[in-house]
Amino acid sequence: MSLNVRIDNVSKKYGTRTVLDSISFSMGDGEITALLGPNGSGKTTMIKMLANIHEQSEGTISINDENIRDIDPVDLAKLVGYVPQQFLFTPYSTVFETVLLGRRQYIKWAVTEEELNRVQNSLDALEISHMAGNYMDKLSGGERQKVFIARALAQEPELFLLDEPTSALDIKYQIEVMETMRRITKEKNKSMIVAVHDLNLAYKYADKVVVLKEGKVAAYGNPHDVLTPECIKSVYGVDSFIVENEHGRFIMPFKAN
Ligand SMILES: Nc1ncnc2c1ncn2[C@@H]1O[C@H](COP(=O)(O)OP(=O)(O)OP(=O)(O)O)[C@@H](O)[C@H]1O
Repeated sequence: MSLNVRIDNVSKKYGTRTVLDSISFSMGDGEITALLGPNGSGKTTMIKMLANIHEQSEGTISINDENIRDIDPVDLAKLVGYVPQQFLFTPYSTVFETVLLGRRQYIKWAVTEEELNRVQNSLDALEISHMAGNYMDKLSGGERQKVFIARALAQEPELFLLDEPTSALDIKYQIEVMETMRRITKEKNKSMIVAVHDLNLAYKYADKVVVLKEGKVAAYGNPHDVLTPECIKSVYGVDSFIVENEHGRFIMPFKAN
């Protein structure tokens, strides 16, 4: 399925305070867009509007030319797989049940063999099948994060919305999760919008970056063109330099005296 996501002049106010101001960007099939920006710059707010959890105050968000506000919730659940920054879960449900429920809160008929396979494949992709029967409240923060990524995978959506999906993961799993998500996005022609703090993850895995500063788009485009020391200085107020070697291109931030 072909997917086109458009964010046109979207603003969001909480009360009288504007936290996002005239945001516009778009993305197509197989694209990974990283949302970057300092704490409080509006990344989670943007993702929640894309997941149709918060309503924008102005502007439109459309998927395949249809306003997401007009898309039936059952259809939207098939289109969008959302991994929140903070997870809500039922403590006495198992990992397997939690991953299965991602889709089944919208679909109320008997579990099919295909659904069970989809759950198992997602658990395998995140290397957590050995914990399928474990209770959610007995997992570590990083293990829970992997369960919720597996849940989004099991939904087989067209668009993944991931809000800081690697924040609780050790460096090995940060790389593995991003590799897995990138592989699935590219192989299956899905799209992904991911909020991250790690500029190097954005550098390595995103096709485009949207850099937010105080609710506005400070920079937008290819990460290699956009994430320059000048941009990082103006958005985060820290100095940085770029290292390039056979493993790739890396941003090294530091605080100048
Ligand atoms: N429900 C809410 N009511 C009022 N203000 C809110 C609400 N949610 C977020 N905000 C404010 O909106 C601004 C943007 O918050 P948001 O969570 O989108 O930022 P963020 O870029 O995701 O931050 P972080 O990197 O710290 O997760 C912040 O100043 C925050 O205090």
